Amino acid sequence: MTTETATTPGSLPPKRESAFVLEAKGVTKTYTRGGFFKRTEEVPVLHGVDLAIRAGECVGLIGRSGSGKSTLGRILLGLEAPCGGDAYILGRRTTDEKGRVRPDREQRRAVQVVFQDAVGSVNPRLTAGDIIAEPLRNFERLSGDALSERVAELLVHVGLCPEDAAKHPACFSGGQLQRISIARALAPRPRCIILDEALSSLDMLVQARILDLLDRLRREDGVAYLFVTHDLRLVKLFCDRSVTMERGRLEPFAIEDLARREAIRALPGDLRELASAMLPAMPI
Ligand SMILES: Nc1ncnc2c1ncn2[C@@H]1O[C@H](COP(=O)(O)OP(=O)(O)OP(=O)(O)O)[C@@H](O)[C@H]1O
Repeated sequence: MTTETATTPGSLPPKRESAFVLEAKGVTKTYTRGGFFKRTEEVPVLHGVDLAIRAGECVGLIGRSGSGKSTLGRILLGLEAPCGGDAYILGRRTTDEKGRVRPDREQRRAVQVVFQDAVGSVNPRLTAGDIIAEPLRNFERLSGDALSERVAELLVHVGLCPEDAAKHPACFSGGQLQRISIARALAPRPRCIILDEALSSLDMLVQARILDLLDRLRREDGVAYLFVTHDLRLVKLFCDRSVTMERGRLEPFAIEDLARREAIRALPGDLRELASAMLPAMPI
């Protein structure tokens, strides 16, 4: 779904601006494994996935390990090409006419990601300040005092202190490093953030603080989220709607149904087990 934006005489032709920040249309993905001395094997991972996320919307993506959630996330980020169908950021395809992933600068800025593995997703040689400053230099062209002030502000936003900017990753706990990754994702003022199990390593108090911050960004700036998680409580607390990934297929999932045991019994196998496992801890 697209809408034309207004233009002034003599300006460039209008860009087609989408109502959706992120969109997957009929996305399929198959990996090829093996080769050399092993027989090659085709592994179908995604089967015709449709998903569209509007500005300010938070969509929960629940599913068993290995169901294809991260693969979909990488395709939506413009890091990987789908084998079939298309992925769109800001209404524009992430791939060129030859099917190669080519997100432009605006698209790369618009969608940021926070992975579960905070330690593996930061460069150990950089300071926390450098890690957060990188997208600010690239996308916001900040430097000098303005850059240091914005880095300090982001550190405070995620519950760390400005002095932490000078420290290296080895000085932080896993949860603190995760907060640095979140600050880095927020830095370029994205339109959508993919949170891939991003809050799992945080204690409940820090989780609440980060959720509060993300919720404020959603309300004030219309930031959207794709919230990939196994934690149904977080989905219930934070998401507008949720979908499940079952062996590479997406289905809508009404989180309110978790309050009804008969609805849980009717869930597909994988999800029924997940819901039952979560249930004792669910505040329903
Ligand atoms: N680059 C790759 N090459 C081959 N197979 C891959 C590749 N990436 C993912 N897969 C396979 O695709 C399937 C889906 O993986 P994916 O990481 O998307 O699942 P997931 O739902 O995110 O799991 P988790 O919750 O454990 O992160 C798995 O069987 C995985 O082994």
